[in-house]
Amino acid sequence: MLPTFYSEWRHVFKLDPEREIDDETLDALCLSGTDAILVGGSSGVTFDNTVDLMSRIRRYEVPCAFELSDPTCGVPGFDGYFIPSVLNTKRSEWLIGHHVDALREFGHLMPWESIAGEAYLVLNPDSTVARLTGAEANLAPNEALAYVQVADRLWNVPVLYVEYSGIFGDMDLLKRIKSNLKQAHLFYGGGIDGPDKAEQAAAAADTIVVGNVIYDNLGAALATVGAVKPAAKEQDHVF
Ligand SMILES: CC(C)=CCC/C(C)=C/CC/C(C)=C/CC/C(C)=C/CC/C(C)=C/CC/C(C)=C/CC/C(C)=C/COP(=O)(O)OP(=O)(O)O
Ligand SMILES: O=P(O)(O)OC[C@@H](O)CO
Ligand SMILES: [Mg+2]
Repeated sequence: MLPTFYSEWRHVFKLDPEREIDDETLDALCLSGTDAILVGGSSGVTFDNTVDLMSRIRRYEVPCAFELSDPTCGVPGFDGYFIPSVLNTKRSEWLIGHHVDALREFGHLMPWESIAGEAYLVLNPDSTVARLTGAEANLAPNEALAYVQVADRLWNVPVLYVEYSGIFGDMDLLKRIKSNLKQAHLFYGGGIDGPDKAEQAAAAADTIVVGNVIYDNLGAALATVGAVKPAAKEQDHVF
């Protein structure tokens, strides 16, 4: 059986271990009604800063998962793990090479029952992740859909992650991607900076990921939860 710890998630906050976050902010995020906290970043993630953040999130009941993008950061204790690969790069180490190297060393230690592969389609050429991986992010819609079909139909990836990190993406394309998917769970992340964009993205994706706005405007970040999860919105009125 493939792990499905994420299958009911509609809304996720992504926290970067490299960035400072105070206790009050973390408290608000963890009690917000979000479905999960996802820990991950494309640079500056270390074993120590990941342990530190995980142990602080672990004080709360909210599920907590880790995007493992560095083989030296295999921190145990998360509810689930994602291992990303970038589809639209010609630098094969980011698609498969680093993974093979890591598994050659750590394959015998893998908690496979709680690990899901994540196929990234990187669509913002100015993002850290695009620069790091050499992603060819300026894709025409038919090229984007071709990558999606390879991932979903040929490779049966569990999760397709449409990544616009830093900017709000093309929602028409996102809808076309969703309607092309046969089996993959669709994550969308990028530029969700308040309830309106959260609602738009959630109309197309299975799960929306809210990242940078947490650090820029906490109130707007928290408002994205209620836009996607009506139960959390009702709670807002109670307190
Ligand atoms: C406990 C446990 C699991 C133990 C197992 C032992 C172990 C350590 C096994 C390693 C297994 C393994 C296969 C590891 C992965 C190896 C690896 C290096 C794979 C490459 C991953 C990859 C494609 C990385 C590129 C970057 C990326 C896609 C990161 C994902 C997260 C992301 C995009 C965050 C956004 O970044 P951010 O910094 O926020 O960006 P902005 O600046 O734009 O905001
Ligand atoms: O930081 P933002 O732009 O919200 O993007 C979220 C996430 O997709 C980043 O990996
Ligand atoms: Mg970020």
